[in-house]
Amino acid sequence: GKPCDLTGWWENDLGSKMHVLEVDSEGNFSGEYHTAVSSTDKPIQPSPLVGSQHLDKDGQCTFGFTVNWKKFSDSTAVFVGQCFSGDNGNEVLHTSWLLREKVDSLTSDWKATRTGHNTFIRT
Ligand SMILES: CN1C(=O)N(C)[C@H]2CS[C@@H](CCCCC(=O)O)[C@H]21
Repeated sequence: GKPCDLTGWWENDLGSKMHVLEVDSEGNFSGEYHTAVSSTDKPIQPSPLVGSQHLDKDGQCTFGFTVNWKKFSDSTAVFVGQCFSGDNGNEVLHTSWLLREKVDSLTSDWKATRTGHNTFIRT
């Protein structure tokens, strides 16, 4: 299939949206993550993301990116995943993520990292 280019708008199963700006010749990209849910009670704002993808020709590239929730939370999320192109040409991103919340003391360090997985499709 044609190479998987992450540029564009994606939505995941939580209803969060991700906008990837252009992917450069090294596979590096930046964008914004528009989260649908949050554990903070501050108003949610779009948050910057930076990442890198492989530029395989088969359209099934792996990638990773980091979201800094700097606008409303002290947390950071990292995602890793792979792009799959379905037979009908539709692309789906299968990802795993780690969300690290800032905690007040070392004694709370054990409970500061959440993990999960979800999929994104193009909006
Ligand atoms: C909405 N989300 C989403 O689309 N995820 C894949 C997971 C991993 S990042 C988290 C949102 C964190 C928001 C900032 C915070 O509450 O600390 C959750």
